Amino acid sequence: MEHLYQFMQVVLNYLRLIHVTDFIDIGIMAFIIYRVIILIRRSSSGQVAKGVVLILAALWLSQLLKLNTVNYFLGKTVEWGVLALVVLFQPEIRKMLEQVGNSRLGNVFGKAEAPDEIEHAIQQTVEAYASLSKSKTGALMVFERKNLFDDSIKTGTSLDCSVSSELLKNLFWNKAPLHDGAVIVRNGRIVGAGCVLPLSGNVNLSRDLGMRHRAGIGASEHSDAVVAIVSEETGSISVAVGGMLKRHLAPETLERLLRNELLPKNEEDESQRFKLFNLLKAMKGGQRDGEHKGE
Ligand SMILES: Nc1ncnc2c1ncn2[C@@H]1O[C@H](COP(=O)(O)OP(=O)(O)OP(=O)(O)O)[C@@H](O)[C@H]1O
Repeated sequence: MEHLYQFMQVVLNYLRLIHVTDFIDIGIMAFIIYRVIILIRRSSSGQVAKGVVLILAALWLSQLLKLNTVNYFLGKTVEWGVLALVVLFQPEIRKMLEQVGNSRLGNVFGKAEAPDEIEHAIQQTVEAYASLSKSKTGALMVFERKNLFDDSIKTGTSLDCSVSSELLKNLFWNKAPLHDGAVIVRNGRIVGAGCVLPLSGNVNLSRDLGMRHRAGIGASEHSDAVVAIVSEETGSISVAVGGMLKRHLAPETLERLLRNELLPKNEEDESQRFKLFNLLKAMKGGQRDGEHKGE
């Protein structure tokens, strides 16, 4: 009993040491670590991050094992490495500082979503796709969700404009300079055009699917994005989600699908969507030829 009392006393003494500034301190550190993780996830700096972790681990180990020369060498590497990292990641650091400057307090820890803008983007996309499908004009659009396509945007032209049917028709017109590649939409706004996407690694895809569809499926395999495609050959509209392709969609079905995927109504809908997604994945596993069936 006395031990318990002493223990409680120690805990209480510690609690008395905690001040409001400690919470602010922890909050700021959590924010910095969060932004660094996001930065690493968005860019291709994962390998560099692994290298840094390895060097730090080696430094700690050399100190533990008293390998003085190795420790000295690694210590100097870390000292100069900090400078090298700042130079190496100058564009990313600049972008992060810009984002911190631009973000509103409420959006700091989450992605700012603009349902009205997304709704508008869906309407305009459906209108454009109906017309592009009729004229058999190829189109490829990526609607980002949690995973960002910053690396793909770097391969094309970065933009910041709202989605309009006329603009999409112009972008995908086969004589327009940006018609090759994908248009990327983030939070209902076009953030890139003429972007190169990762191709699908699925060797069982139907042979009648061209590179546009393979890129669309690839993007959906590598991320949680929703990809809408118009075939240049047939004018057929398709949507890829999680590596699954739904083909031969009518504009109304496209609209319903985009709404379901991009505008989740409430948590119940979310869980339904998750169940449907898992079901589709299970079906995909069961399909022997890997063909992505349409509706
Ligand atoms: N990796 C990629 N990322 C983005 N877009 C791509 C990629 N590869 C190809 N494309 C797009 O696909 C177009 C060429 O594809 P392809 O010639 O196979 O089209 P297609 O025969 O009309 O096929 P589809 O029926 O899939 O439209 C390119 O003009 C380009 O716009």
